[in-house]
Amino acid sequence: MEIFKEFSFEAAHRLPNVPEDHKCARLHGHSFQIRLSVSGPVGEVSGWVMDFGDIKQAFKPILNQLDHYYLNDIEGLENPTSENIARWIWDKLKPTLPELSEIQIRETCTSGCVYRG
Ligand SMILES: Nc1nc2c(c(=O)[nH]1)N=C([C@H](O)[C@H](O)COP(=O)(O)OP(=O)(O)OP(=O)(O)O)CN2
Ligand SMILES: [Zn+2]
Repeated sequence: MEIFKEFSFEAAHRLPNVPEDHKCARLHGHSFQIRLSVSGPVGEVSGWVMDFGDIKQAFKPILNQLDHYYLNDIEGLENPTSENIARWIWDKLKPTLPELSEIQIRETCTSGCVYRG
C-alpha cells in the first residue's frame, strides 16, 4: 500500500543555467507543493502503513531549510530546478524515512516532477 502526505513551502529562486533571456533566469518565487509517498504493508493492528504524523516529523527539519529561503543559496541547490529539488529532498530524507517511495514537486499549477529515487 502507498500513502502520501502533502506539504507546501514558499521560496525564491532563479535558474542559473538557462539563456539570459529565459524568464527563469530572473529572480522569482513559487509556492512549491510537495507530495511524499511512503510504501509498505498495512499493519494488522495499526491498520496503517505509517502514521502520517511520522512522515511530517521526518520531513520537518528539511522543510525548514527550504521555507522562505532563496534556494540558490542552499548547498546542493545552486541550480534549483524541480528535478534537483526532488533529488535533494530524497537524498536528505531517505536515510531517516527508508519507506519513502516517491516525491512529487509542483512549482506551479501546471508544472512539476515525480522522482522515485
Ligand atoms: N524541467 C524543468 N523546466 C522548468 C523548470 C524546472 O524546474 N524544470 N523551471 C522553470 C521555472 O522555474 C518556472 O518558474 C516554471 O516554469 P513554467 O511551467 O514555464 O511556468 P509558467 O507559470 O510560466 O507556466 P504556464 O502554465 O505555461 O504559464 C521553467 N522550466
Ligand atoms: Zn521557477
